[in-house]
Formats: sequence, structure tokens, C-alpha cells
Amino acid sequence: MSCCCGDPEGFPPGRKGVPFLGCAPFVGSDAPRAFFNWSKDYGSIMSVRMGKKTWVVLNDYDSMYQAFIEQQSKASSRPLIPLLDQYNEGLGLGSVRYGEFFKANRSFGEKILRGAGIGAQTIEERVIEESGFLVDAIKAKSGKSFTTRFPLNNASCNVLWSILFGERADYDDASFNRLISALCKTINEDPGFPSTAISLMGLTPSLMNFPLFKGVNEEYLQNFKNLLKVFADIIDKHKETYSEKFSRGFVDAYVKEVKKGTPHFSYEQLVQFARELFNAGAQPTAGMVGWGLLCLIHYPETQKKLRAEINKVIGKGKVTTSSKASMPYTNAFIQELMRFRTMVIFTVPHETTEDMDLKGFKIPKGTTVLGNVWGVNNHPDYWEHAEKFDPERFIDENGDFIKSDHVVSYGIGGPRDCIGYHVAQLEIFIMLVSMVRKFEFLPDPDASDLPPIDKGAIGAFFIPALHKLVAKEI
Ligand code: HEM
Repeated sequence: MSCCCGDPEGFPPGRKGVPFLGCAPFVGSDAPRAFFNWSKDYGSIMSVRMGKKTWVVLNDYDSMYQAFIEQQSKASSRPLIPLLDQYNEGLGLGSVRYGEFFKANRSFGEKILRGAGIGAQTIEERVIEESGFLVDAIKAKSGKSFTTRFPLNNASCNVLWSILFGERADYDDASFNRLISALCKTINEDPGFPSTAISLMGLTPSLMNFPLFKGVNEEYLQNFKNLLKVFADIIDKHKETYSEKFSRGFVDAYVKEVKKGTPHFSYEQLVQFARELFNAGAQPTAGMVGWGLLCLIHYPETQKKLRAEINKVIGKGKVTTSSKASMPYTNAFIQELMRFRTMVIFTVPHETTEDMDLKGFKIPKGTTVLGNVWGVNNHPDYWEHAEKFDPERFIDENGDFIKSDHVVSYGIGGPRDCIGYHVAQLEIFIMLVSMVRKFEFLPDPDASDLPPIDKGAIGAFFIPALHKLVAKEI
């Protein structure tokens, strides 16, 4: 049975927008904020017509928890997203439908990203080694202003590359830098029409046929094809030099499964899976560390407190996560950073595989359900002055760190949360601590203003706009 507006009875209320496009023309360049504002009229669980489809958007912690954790058996698939499907053809991980193929590949990926089966060096050791190269690259700037994005992208790409292939590249390696540029082109990391258009085409596929969007999409698709070709070639080389006696990383471990004939493993899937881990992992992590450095120059008192704790707990010793439990301020800084600059603004869209009853609303099988990650990270019910960067909100009266469930930057949990959480957290902690211990970060003396702390590309990820700063060696 359906109600007068065409939605099934009991379906969450919401916005319909205009014929063909639905709400796309009203979303603007900041979709999570637009959805969150609409939820003030319709409630936390609301519907939004995007093109021909009506999505359900969850704008608070409780509804996301009930859908993605408590009813995970019903809400863990993925809808077909034409923008992504045109290059991944249903392979990879993030857009794969829930089922045996997904489970086999996800569980393999989880093991590898925890460090199993990729040779003797742990992931933490790889991150520590890479942080040393990052510090050296910044030292080489000799206190002159530099664009942070490049060494951070190099460092984060190297960590992923080392997990995938067991090797890293110097920061001036021309072919690796070309690969990083190819990656950046797939992300559209600069604010402007292309990054907004990609975000909107993900939500409303019909826009892909409109002239202005068509050009952006053609370029987007070509960039992905270029990146896929690079991965296919390198994986072919790894297949030729494969040996059962050692594993250089994810790719060797996966080749082993294909050779064994393990169901759901294939070379085509390997190319897409490896490409996707690189795509989904390298830039959000580099971007998060980049936002962290920006916060340090905007809040110099915070920078001082952070360094004081690092010096007290680690001093000149090796930076490892074994010190983390004794560093409440650093933990608070990182948790607030993840909340304040939400890198992945929505969950990847989920799809229901059965009818679902969500807090009294009826959500039929086959409905797209989106979690508003930015909305939860900024919800006034959990955060006083959410717009303020304030690590102290996570320090209790005894000076201890308060871990919060309401920071959902990696998703809320369940079978589709971020598979790279462990790697990203290692990188953010070890890279930031290693840099803050060695350098005082200061504004670029040649710039009239501080670089903006609220402007970035809101496409696939919320990446800081290109900016320069100074790192003065301590
Ligand atoms: C600061 C860094 C990162 C943030 C904020 C982040 C955030 C997220 C979020 C919000 C999701 C969607 C969860 C959902 O749909 O419910 C996700 C999914 C995913 N992330 Fe991350 N991520 C980060 C780093 C990484 C890294 C380092 C990797 C790879 C090594 C990675 C790989 C993925 C993949 C493959 C998925 C899809 C998982 C699936 O569908 O099963 N991410 N991430």
C-alpha cells in the first residue's frame, strides 16, 4: 500500500524537489549540511528524492546505530551507483553487494590491513619508517614555506603502496609522483565545480547526462581508467615474479589465493580491490594529517600543549603507539580533529536487503540508506559549539581522555564500516606526533591571512584547500 505522495505507507517523510532531478538543484556544494538542515523539518530519519530514487537519510547517532549495527543483517548491502559502476563494474569492495563474494574479500582485506600475511615488517613499522622520511622531507625545506599536501600525499601513498606491493618510493621519484597525480585526478581534491559535480552525480545519476556534468564525468572516468591501467601493469609484474617462499604484501597474498582456486578470488577483482584500497585510503589520511597541521597554526596554544605532552611521554624515544595510552591530550586532539573536519561526509550508501522497521518507520527492501556522518559529528545534542575546534571537550576533570562513540568518522561499525580504520589511525598518530616533536608549525610569513580552516573540496573527500606553511626545526 502507498500513501498519496507515492511513497509506501509508513515511509519517512521528506523532500521531493522537482521532477527528474528531485532535490539535486537544492543541495548546493555542502550536501551533509543541507540534509541536516532539512532534517530539522522532517526529523532525523527523513527521505530525500534524488533523481528517480528516494533515499532515506539518517541524521543522528541513534538511527544510524539501529540501522547499521542492530539491523546490520538487513542494511549492509550497497545500491548500484552508476558513477562508480562505470569503472569498477561491481568489483572492488565499497560498492560490492552484500553476499559471499563480499564477505570473502572483506575478511581477506581485514586480515591484511591488520598486518597478517604481508611479510615480516608490521604495518606500524612501515608507518614509523615512512614518518622518518616525511620528517626528513620537511627538514629539507630549511624553514622556508612549503605546500604541505605534497609530502603528506607522498607519505600516505607510500604506506599504502608498501602494504600492497612491499615497496616505497623516494619523494622525488618521477614515476611515483605521476602515479600520485593520477590518483589525485580521480579524487578532484581542489574546491570548485568538478569536485561538487562529482558529489552531486554520486547522489543523482541523471545529472551525468547534463552537458555541464557530462564533461566532468568523462574526465573522471578517463582518470580512473588511467589509474586502473597502472595497477593492472604492476600487478602483472608481481604475478611474473611471484614466489611461494615470500610475500611482499597484499598483492602477493591475493595472488596466492587465486592460484589456490579460492572461491570469489580472481585477478580482475585483485586489480580493482588494490586500486580501491589505494584510492579510498591514501588521500583521506593525508588530508586528515593536513587538517591537523592547519589546526596547529590556527591554535598555537594547542600546538604547545601537544608538544609538551609528546616531549614528556616520548621525549627523544621512538614514536610508537605503545605510548598512546599515556597521551590523553594527543588522543583528544586527534579525536577532535576527526570530528571537526569530517573527511568522509556520508557513509558509502547502504541498501536494505529486507524490509526494515526503523524507529516506527517502514523502509522497504531495496531502499538506499545514507548515514550523515558530518551530521552526527556536528549534532547539537552531542556537541556544544560544534563549530569550535576544542580538544578539551574530550578531557575529563582528572585530565584523562574521554573516548566518544559519537565521533563516527569511520562509520558507526557493522560489516561495512571503514576497513582501513587501523591503518589510518596509525598514520595519523605516528605522523603527527613525529612532526610536532621535530618542528614548530607557523603561518607562511608571505601570506596576508592564515590559510582557511573551513574551505576544502567536498567531493569524494573533504580535503583542505592547497596552502603553504612553515616548519621551524626545534
Ligand atoms: C582518515 C581516514 C579515513 C576515513 C575518515 C574513512 C572513512 C570511511 C567511511 C565513513 C566509510 C563508510 C562506512 C559505511 O559505509 O558505513 C569508509 C569505508 C571504506 N574505507 Fe575508509 N576511511 C579512511 C581511511 C581508509 C583507509 C586507509 C582505507 C584503506 C586502507 C580505507 C578503505 C575503505 C574501504 C575499502 C571502505 C568500504 C568498506 C566496505 O564497503 O566494506 N579507508 N571509510
